[in-house]
Amino acid sequence: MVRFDGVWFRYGRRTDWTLREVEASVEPGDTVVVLGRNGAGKSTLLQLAAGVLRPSRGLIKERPPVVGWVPERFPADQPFTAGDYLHRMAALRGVKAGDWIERLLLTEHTGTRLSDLSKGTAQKVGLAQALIARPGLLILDEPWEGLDSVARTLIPEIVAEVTASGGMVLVSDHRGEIDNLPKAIHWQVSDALVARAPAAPPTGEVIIEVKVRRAEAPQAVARLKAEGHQILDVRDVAAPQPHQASSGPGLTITPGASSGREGGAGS
Ligand SMILES: Nc1ncnc2c1ncn2[C@@H]1O[C@H](COP(=O)(O)OP(=O)(O)OP(=O)(O)O)[C@@H](O)[C@H]1O
Repeated sequence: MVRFDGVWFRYGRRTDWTLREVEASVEPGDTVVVLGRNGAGKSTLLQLAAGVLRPSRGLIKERPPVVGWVPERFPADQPFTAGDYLHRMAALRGVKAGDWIERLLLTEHTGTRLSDLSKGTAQKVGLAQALIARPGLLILDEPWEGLDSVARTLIPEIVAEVTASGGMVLVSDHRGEIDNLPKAIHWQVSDALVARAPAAPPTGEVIIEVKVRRAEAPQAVARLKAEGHQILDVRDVAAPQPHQASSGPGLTITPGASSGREGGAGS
């Protein structure tokens, strides 16, 4: 388990508290989804759990020995290739990186310098380094940002594997994708306080990603809206991703319906 025992945190001695009186715990096998508007303090809470930040007051207790932390942005300004970096990280932990390099489809990028990787590939390197030694606590800060659709489907799988073996997962999520996981607990960060939020009721809704030609995107969006669907995202697809069926450059539209998250996570 990981326990926040009367945790307070602020970034400077004279600044307002970012988090106050946090009393919360994560049990083995739990997935905790951290919700809150932009700037509410989600990343701060995750970094405290990871041990990257130390509480100004209070303690984080019973943190397991192996913690995997995937920051919102992988720090790619390091003088290694992706392969070098992952093999070194694995060696430090006395394990091999090969399985995760393959599973996250990083094999073709191992010779690329970290600073030359695309944002999504750098995120996958960040994910791989957090997983090479099986973490007792896995911390994912907005893990879907920048990931291609193949890698995005892996996240719920990975979360389920960690929790199935008694590990714990803390994840901040504003796209509602973690709803695919059963039994996720929700924490709401608001006004510097952390409260357990009621589980969102099942909505009976799904998210479908549709790829269209760029020029046809406005019409497609309008048609979907007219049919009563909600547009969650429109993304430029500059080049087809490997392992993805593709008919060339276009836009990916994610039409869905409200997932009942109004007032929920920001960012
Ligand atoms: N290193 C820092 N120094 C000073 N203030 C910071 C620092 N990092 C974050 N903050 C501030 O602390 C508050 C909480 O930030 P945090 O990144 O935890 O929020 P968040 O909920 O994760 O936001 P987002 O959804 O935008 O990522 C914000 O007001 C932010 O500006």
